[in-house]
Amino acid sequence: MPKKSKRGKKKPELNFIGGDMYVQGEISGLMRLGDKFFNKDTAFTIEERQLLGIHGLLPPVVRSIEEQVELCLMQFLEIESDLLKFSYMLDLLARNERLFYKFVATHLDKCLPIIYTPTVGQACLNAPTIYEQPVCLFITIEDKGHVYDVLKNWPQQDVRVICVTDGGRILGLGDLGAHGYSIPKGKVTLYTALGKVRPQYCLPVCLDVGCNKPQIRDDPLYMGLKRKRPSRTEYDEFVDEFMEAVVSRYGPNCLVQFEDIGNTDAFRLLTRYRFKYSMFNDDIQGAGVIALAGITSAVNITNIKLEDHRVLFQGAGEAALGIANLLLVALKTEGLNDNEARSRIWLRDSKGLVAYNRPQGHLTEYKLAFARRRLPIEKLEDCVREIKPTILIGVSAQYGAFTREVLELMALYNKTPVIFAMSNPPSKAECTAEAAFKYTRGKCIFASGSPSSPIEHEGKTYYTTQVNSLYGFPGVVMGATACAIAHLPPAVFVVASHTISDFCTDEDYRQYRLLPPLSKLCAIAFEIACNVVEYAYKNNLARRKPDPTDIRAFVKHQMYDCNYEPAIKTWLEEYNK
Ligand SMILES: NC(=O)C1=CN([C@@H]2O[C@H](COP(=O)(O)OP(=O)(O)OC[C@H]3O[C@@H](n4cnc5c(N)ncnc54)[C@H](OP(=O)(O)O)[C@@H]3O)[C@@H](O)[C@H]2O)C=CC1
Ligand SMILES: CC(=O)C(=O)O
Ligand SMILES: [Mg+2]
Repeated sequence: MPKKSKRGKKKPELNFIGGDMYVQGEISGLMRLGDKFFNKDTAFTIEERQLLGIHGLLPPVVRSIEEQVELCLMQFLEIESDLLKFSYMLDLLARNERLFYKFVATHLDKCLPIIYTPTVGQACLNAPTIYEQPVCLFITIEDKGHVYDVLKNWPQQDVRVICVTDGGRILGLGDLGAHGYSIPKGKVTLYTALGKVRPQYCLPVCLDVGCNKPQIRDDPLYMGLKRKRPSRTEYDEFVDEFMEAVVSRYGPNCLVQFEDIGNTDAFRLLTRYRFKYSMFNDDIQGAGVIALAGITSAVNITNIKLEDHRVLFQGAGEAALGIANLLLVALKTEGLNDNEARSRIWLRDSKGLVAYNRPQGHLTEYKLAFARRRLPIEKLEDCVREIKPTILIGVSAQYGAFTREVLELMALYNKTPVIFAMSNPPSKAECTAEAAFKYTRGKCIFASGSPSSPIEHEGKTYYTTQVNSLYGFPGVVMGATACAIAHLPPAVFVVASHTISDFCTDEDYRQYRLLPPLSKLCAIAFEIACNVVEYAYKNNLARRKPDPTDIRAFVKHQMYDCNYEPAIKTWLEEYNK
């Protein structure tokens, strides 16, 4: 009986003829071409094609992976619609995994806006028309009691990181239920493309607990469970079962990234799990990492010390509180006490300024920690007039909330106002780059959650920055999985944020760019990973033993290489695992 590998396939028989090795058995040439892990398309050499029995199944040309990447680019650029480009990328990933990652790594600037924000948001809104192949594991609330069995159906056994959503708050688009599955898929793709986590270690999960938006749920094309979200108790029991099943199936070292979960569930789950499991919430903690890096650059550009800035948040949800809490850590590191640090931060939610004695709008414990003792202020314009913020951060998913008046006031009070419109996708951004530069008369430093091009205003070019958690989480995931971190304390996110800041150059600052260019994302992820590993070993949080003597080599050794290997070698190594 041929031995079964971990991938559940039968080990091929090997024969040696005249010193040459070839593979025979039940694995056909077509199967070799049809497996995304092994497939090289036209990069199979003639010798490999003969040895593997696929000679004749490909055109005679033999291409290098670099040539294949350039062909991919030609095909990609031919496609006009972003959504079709998204489908093209999914198809490429399903056909030839290494070529996909090589293409993304080579053309990050073109691929990121497609596989990640903003197109991934469009993909969620059009989920039924683009879903073709399994890209994510769906576990529904009806699987309660059997979650482990569903997890077992995922073909990879050595999963080291899971990105999970329940579709509750997909970007700023709200509750999309099961149609949010492309978000964890997009995030795990970046674990590999940027963080170089091996793709077989990554699992995207959509927990389908229903959807509270009737217009989504009642659409005949809706792909999820046609029911409302469950009670809090039922929800918690289900997610608890999921976390326990993850540990049973993949061990306690498996990292779980929570993504785009609705506000109250997100905070509750983070509080419940943060010291029990290896987990984090990207919308809370990841938003903090990148915004703090952006603020650090703003401090350097404006020459105003951090403690002298006044930061007003439009939005008091996951991202706002994640950023505010990390900012507190930074302010305290500068020597401020807790009260002094909090006094630099103001939050405004859907009911107005977060203040103790306002007549409406329940304050959660998380908001209360930043509530002001003062008369309520409702409108954003009035908050700006009263507070005169130096930095205005939009994380409310309210398109156009930074009105002309708000932006003009920011320019009135500041020599260099700092404007972050972090909400995604662009249809939910607080303002556009055009509006920011126009109404501040070119004075501002501008950043947005989704990419935006440089702006020409009155004959001058103004640069923008994409302030998005994608700068942080791939490196955090690589580092955390490399050393098998037990849990992720706030210091890990401070480490990640500082690492990003260290990549900024004087030239970036001269151009009012708050973050390094996207072309440095892989290098940044590597440094974050090394620094997270170092932190984890120093603080007894790393479970992988023994401690590495050379951390950079330790991380490098675990990184995914998207270049092809000789087919026979890859084949045998995989089957012998
Ligand atoms: N660029 C990046 O890296 C990231 C961007 N984001 C983006 O940030 C946005 C918010 O995400 P998240 O914080 O997780 O969402 P939440 O739902 O947790 O928070 C949204 C917040 O916006 C507030 N809000 C809603 N309407 C208004 C209004 N008219 N005026 C003022 N505040 C309002 C809500 O108020 P109330 O509390 O009263 O309901 C709530 O506090 C999304 O678009 C998301 O895509 C998120 C994470 C990272
Ligand atoms: C960036 C991100 O995670 C979000 O917008 O939700
Ligand atoms: Mg998110």
